[in-house]
Amino acid sequence: MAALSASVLFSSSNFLFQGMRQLSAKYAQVALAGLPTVVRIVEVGPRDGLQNEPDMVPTDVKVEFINKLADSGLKNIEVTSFVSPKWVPQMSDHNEVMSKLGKRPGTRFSVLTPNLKGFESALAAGAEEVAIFGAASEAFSKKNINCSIDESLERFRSVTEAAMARNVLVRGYVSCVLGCPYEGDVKPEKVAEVTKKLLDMGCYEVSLGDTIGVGTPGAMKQLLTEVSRHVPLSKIAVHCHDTYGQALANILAALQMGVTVFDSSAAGLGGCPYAKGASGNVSTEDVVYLMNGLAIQTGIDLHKLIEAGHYISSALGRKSGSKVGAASPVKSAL
Ligand SMILES: CC(C)(COP(=O)([O-])OP(=O)([O-])OC[C@H]1O[C@@H](n2cnc3c(N)ncnc32)[C@H](O)[C@@H]1OP(=O)([O-])[O-])[C@@H](O)C(=O)NCCC(=O)NCCSC(=O)C[C@@](C)(O)CC(=O)[O-]
Repeated sequence: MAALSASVLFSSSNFLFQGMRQLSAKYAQVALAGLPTVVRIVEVGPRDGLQNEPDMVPTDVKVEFINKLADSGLKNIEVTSFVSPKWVPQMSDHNEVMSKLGKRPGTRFSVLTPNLKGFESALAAGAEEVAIFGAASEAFSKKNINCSIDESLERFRSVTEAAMARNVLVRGYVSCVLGCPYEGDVKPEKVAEVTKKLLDMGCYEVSLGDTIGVGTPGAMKQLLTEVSRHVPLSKIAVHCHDTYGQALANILAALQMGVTVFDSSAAGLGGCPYAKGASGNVSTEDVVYLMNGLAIQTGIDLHKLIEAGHYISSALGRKSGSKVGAASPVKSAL
């Protein structure tokens, strides 16, 4: 772990101010007809981004990272998982992360819960939102959560019932929506079926995960067309990994279809431990830059976000995986 004290150097406010001007005013903002004017970004870096890190990231680093993300204006941040520590050791400090974070008015910290046991622990730790995570591929479901899709939906039903009884919000995920590392192609009809079941059991929104980042805009549009036959796209988020460099193009395609919620990871961190070869999520900095350029509001301060991305990259001892982070006048120490 690189020394944090030497992490991110924003030497003077003057430098920051110049950088801010360059990023906000140098390039034109051009709205495109038919696109929304506001989107919501769900930051998944502290969970999806860090869950695959081989060395244990210190809890205090995670907490500092999350606080920096919240300071940038992100209102929805997925902060940890209440999963088996044998399956995902990196998330085993979930209780400490939750207690050190505490509550932050106006910001929702959500956590992953695969079953009732995870939900009860999350509740005890003070979670106000949980996410259940299923898949559209049987093989991936088995590898990731050790049960079939139908069995997973039964477990999730217990979680949503318990959550609704306690006024806890539940978000749903469907993984492998554009391809599976074990089964290859995944049918849009299967994605739509699992999505509808998650919404019917009480999820307020379902995020469609291109877990291994194989999708292209045509496939994304085909998928959303099918999904929209069964559920309104106002209930859908997209969660693109950037393995093949298609994530931003896929997000633009989803925007054009009417999706307004996007998951991303600061510094492009990430990868699922049970999806071999999958790279990180699309970087939040790149998504915010795209939205800024399209005159779409995110409520996020890009400079503070870049700072958060550099902070965690420095802590991990590597360069930011964000193109915008790397190009920005706000520099990291690396
Ligand atoms: C679901 C299980 C637990 C089933 O795992 P299992 O082994 O089948 O569970 P089990 O019910 O047989 O229990 C086995 C042991 O795990 C314990 N256990 C059982 N449940 C929990 C829990 N909640 N928290 C803590 N411990 C738990 C349980 O108490 C027992 O402990 P033991 O008696 O052996 O000491 C396991 O497969 C698991 O934890 N999987 C999590 C995998 C994971 O986190 N994957 C990454 C997240 S998904 C993702 O990244 C994709 C996404 C969301 O980002 C979207 C996308 O990109 O597509």
